Amino acid sequence: MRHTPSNPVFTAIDKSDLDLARDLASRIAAHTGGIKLGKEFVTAFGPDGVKAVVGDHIPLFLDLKFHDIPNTVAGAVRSAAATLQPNMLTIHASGGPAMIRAAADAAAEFGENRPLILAVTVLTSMDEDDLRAIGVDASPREQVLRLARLARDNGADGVICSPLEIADIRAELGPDFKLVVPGIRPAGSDHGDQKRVKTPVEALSDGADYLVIGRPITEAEDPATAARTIAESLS
Ligand SMILES: O=C(O)c1cc(=O)[nH]c(=O)n1[C@@H]1O[C@H](COP(=O)(O)O)[C@@H](O)[C@H]1O
Repeated sequence: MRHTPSNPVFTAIDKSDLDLARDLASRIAAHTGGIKLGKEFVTAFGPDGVKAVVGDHIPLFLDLKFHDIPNTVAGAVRSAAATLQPNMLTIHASGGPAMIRAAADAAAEFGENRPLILAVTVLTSMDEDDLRAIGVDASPREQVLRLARLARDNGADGVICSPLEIADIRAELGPDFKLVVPGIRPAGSDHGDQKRVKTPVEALSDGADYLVIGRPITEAEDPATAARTIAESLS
């Protein structure tokens, strides 16, 4: 695994232009803890594109949100860990106990180079109405806690959750369970499609381990300054 960053921010580079992604990464590298690459980028450019952006040293959060039968997810985790050595990768907690366990066991095969397995709970773009629309009769808070418990009980290292659920999960699942938090918006910035948001300082003081921040950095007029300003606000 790449080194563990001291800056808690992973910048999400959600781009389908390789040169732009590479340029952004080199401009912000000194001011971000790591880089998150996900479906948009990896589908376009594959593992070689990922390597072109993060090189050997930038901590990598590989966000492909695996959700499939256990055997397929275990294979995907092995392929990702062997090919790209990410610090962390994502699965959907709603894939269920056997799928979460299969992902955790596959990651464990990589010993000290294993990626952290983070389970996505309820997407930060979803609210209670969205949950109801997919047949879940619970508040986002209740559903996130249920899925976080399920993730912990089946060997995941932590969860992705919105800033509004950090304190509850931390209180219930203890200090070692990793909380990785998107839906972060510096004061005054555009919320876009995110519905459950807090500022970087609020999220860290509530107990987040890592923050995932995309557009407030990547769409800023000067991404390096935006990343540096956020990092300074947290130090
Ligand atoms: O897994 C994620 O990282 C994730 C989970 C979630 O519930 N909500 C969420 O926004 N994300 C990711 O976090 C990033 C947020 O980007 P911005 O909204 O641009 O800051 C995107 O790359 C999303 O894919």
